[in-house]
Amino acid sequence: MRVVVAMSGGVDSSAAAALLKEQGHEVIGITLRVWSYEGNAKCGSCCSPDDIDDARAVAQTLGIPFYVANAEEIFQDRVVNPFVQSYLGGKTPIPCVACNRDVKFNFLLKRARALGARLATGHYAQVEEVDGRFHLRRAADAAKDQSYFLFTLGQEELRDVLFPVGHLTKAEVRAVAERHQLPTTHKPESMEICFVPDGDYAGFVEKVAGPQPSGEVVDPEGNVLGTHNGIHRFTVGQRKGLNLGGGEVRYVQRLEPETNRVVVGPAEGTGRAQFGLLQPHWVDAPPPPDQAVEVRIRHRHAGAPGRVHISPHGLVSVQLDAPARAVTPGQAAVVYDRDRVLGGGWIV
Ligand SMILES: Nc1ncnc2c1ncn2[C@@H]1O[C@H](COP(=O)(O)OP(=O)(O)OP(=O)(O)O)[C@@H](O)[C@H]1O
Repeated sequence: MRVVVAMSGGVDSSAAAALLKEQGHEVIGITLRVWSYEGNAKCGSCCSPDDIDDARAVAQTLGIPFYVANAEEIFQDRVVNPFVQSYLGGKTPIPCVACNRDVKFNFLLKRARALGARLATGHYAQVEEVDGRFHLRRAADAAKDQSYFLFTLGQEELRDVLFPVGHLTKAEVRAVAERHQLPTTHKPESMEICFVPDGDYAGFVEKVAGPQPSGEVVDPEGNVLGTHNGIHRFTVGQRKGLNLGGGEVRYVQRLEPETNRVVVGPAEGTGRAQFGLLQPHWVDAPPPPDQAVEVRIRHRHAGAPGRVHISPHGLVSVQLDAPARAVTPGQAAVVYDRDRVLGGGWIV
């Protein structure tokens, strides 16, 4: 079969291309140029000029055709702008989900289909066909699992999507790259959001949206405890950077964009057992109300038992068995049945 491999210049998608080639498929490498990097910014996963060169070198080693597609406009529109707006609105965004949904598994998938091909990525996740329906599953390597970032995929996408490294450990992936002598074999992991390689999200927001107004830091009763220099600098559960001097340890409980206030208090106040899900999406069908599920409220969350409730008007909420710490608006809540992703939505 013909397969387009989304090549980031990292080792995972390099190995994905190598595996598909080994299996005898007709492999085409495509790198998306999503962002113009200033100066010598190093970026591990979303394609600085260095990464594009790495992807090209891998394609050359494997002897597969290679193309660079310009996706800067859609990336700006669907990923970067909403990221900034989300921070300004007192939320903590997770742009990789939007990038997967709108850029990789929409923009790029359409191009792959136009070439009569399926689309493969180096994501650590698994797709399984069961009775004609497609299940999205966690990766075999729990430490690398990226299924959380893929909950917006549906049947329409999954039938044409391959995750060739999803059943492997990272060590096995590097061994595949080594076997093919790929130039990316020893490339380090990227940890940060790709368009903010230095991890300074607040600085990025200010660069795009300008300086942000200062406001009050208050306790849950509304008593003013101090001032802050922009709510985009805070997230629920945050303890550091509150500048409140000594005294009891306080955590951000919530952000109030309407009043530009940061509400702080004891850790218990960051916990919630019940929350709404915005733009809910189901990989196949939503879980019935009596089904016990596991809900991950952020990427590095182990998951908490709970249930999904859907009102007669279609409003979706999650009820956890016990309150979870730092339930953060803007992050995704992803619903699992054991290792199967059922779907999810944005925490409100
Ligand atoms: N700029 C890009 N162009 C094409 N595909 C990309 C690009 N960025 C990421 N991808 C695809 O999305 C997958 C997951 O991206 P992520 O940023 O999580 O990279 P990763 O886990 O570090 O993988 P890799 O080692 O391949 O970079 C990549 O394996 C690759 O298939």
